[in-house]
Amino acid sequence: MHQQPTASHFIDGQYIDDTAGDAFDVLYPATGEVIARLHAATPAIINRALDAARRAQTDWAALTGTERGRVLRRAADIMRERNHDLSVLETFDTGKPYQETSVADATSGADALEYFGGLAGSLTGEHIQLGADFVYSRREALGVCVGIGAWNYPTQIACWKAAPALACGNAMVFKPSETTPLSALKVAEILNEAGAPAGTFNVVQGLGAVGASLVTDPRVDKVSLTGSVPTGRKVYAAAAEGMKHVTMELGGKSPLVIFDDADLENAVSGAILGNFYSSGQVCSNGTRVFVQKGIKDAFLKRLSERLKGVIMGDPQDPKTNFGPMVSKNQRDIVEGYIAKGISEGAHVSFGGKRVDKAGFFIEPTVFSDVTDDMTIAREEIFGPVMSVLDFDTEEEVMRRANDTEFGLAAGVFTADLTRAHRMAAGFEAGTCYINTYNLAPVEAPFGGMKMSGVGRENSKAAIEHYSQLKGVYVAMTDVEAPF
Ligand SMILES: NC(=O)c1ccc[n+]([C@@H]2O[C@H](COP(=O)([O-])OP(=O)(O)OC[C@H]3O[C@@H](n4cnc5c(N)ncnc54)[C@H](O)[C@@H]3O)[C@@H](O)[C@H]2O)c1
Ligand SMILES: O=CCc1c[nH]cn1
Repeated sequence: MHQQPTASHFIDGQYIDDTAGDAFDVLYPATGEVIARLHAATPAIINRALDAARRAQTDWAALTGTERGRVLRRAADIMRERNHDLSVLETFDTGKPYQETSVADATSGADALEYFGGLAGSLTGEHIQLGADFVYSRREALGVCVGIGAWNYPTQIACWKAAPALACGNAMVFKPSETTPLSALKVAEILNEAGAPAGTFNVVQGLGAVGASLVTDPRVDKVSLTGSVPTGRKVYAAAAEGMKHVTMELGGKSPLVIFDDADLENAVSGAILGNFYSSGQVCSNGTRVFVQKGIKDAFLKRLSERLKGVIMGDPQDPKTNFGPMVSKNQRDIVEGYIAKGISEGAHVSFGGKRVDKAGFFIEPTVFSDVTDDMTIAREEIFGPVMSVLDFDTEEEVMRRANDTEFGLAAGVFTADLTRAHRMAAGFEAGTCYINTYNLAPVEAPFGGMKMSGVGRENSKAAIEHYSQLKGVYVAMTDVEAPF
């Protein structure tokens, strides 16, 4: 049960602690037991991490892309070899069932390291001929990047940021969520073992204040945050003060639209994946499930039948498929939303209660008869609470789906592919799905529109966000000047 790491931080190729930093406990969400005690970074630790990153970055960027890529691909291999141990740790850190962590966390991190490791050697500028003269562009690193993580996918978030950053020749200082601080240290260990020079990837622990002091530091060139919209607003504003590059991967309240002609079983599966995977703690979840009136009763009936297949228990047991909320605080937030849904007149058609056992468990919950103005249909809950709303026409549902400040994801289930593409084009969301939901392969761009974010993670698009172009004009003739 004890998961105490060697020390709180990983800086310049080694574990480091400074017990002068405020102590904070890490709890196993399935039991509430303390599994580790860490210390938040003091200003001296933050300073050391940023200095190490600054120093390491120049030499790292001077390697060829192929050399950098080799390190990342080696790290991907190590990560895959250690998948079992990393998954056990991720389950202790987050409470997500091992059944999930063993296929979706370190494996997703390894995919990112492998993919961006493969791209690193292919990063190029352009040649633009201008008569005899020409311009060439150089794709250069940004410098020192800061990554700040949320608690739902700690390994994945660290790797989705580290892999493109390092591929482009940057160094990174990463601050995990204080709720799930353990896995990022393993990512640092693995990168170090794979040959990343000391200082290229550093981890410092702490709460929001540590993140805030990283964001404003003049040694930092880019900030990539995964977190909530309120935090994103603050971090984006602070980064803008220093004219730093940003990636903002923020929250959502995404629509999932199910037409009468959809394959019912697939639509129910999509709604389950889009609401109850990771006990609902996924940013892109399709929590506003719009069901066309003709299929609504059949959908709700089948959904309730399928939810009886939930196995809630010890998340380390491979049979368990539904874990607790990450923390008591998150469970209390979700319970508050369930109470609000009931008081505003929505009908609980499944679940709705806290589970009477140790840990922070809450039942998968389905509300039907939800209307657009209800709090549960407007605010991100980040828990296992699905709102089912009904609709008549495509035009109506398109308007209602987009009637939100968020724009992270959206999905549609229909047999009419023309309509499916029309819907995908009309959704105001950065990540859209047709006849599936919530897949996030590294090859595809991932990120949000509107308040859900700025920039994209994964895919070749991420390279744009971790590098900058320099144009070099080359004259081949004498210089003409007016005087
Ligand atoms: N779009 C995505 O890819 C994505 C992925 C996962 C989670 N999320 C979102 O993350 C949220 C849940 O995670 P959370 O509760 O950890 O989010 P949060 O916003 O509370 O915290 C995120 C991180 O920011 C840090 N932080 C807080 N205040 C800060 C400040 N002023 N300056 C710098 N750093 C600060 C926190 O310590 C934490 O590491 C949800 O809204 C979810 O949708 C988005
Ligand atoms: O939590 C957000 C990122 C994500 C989506 N699907 C898997 N991971």
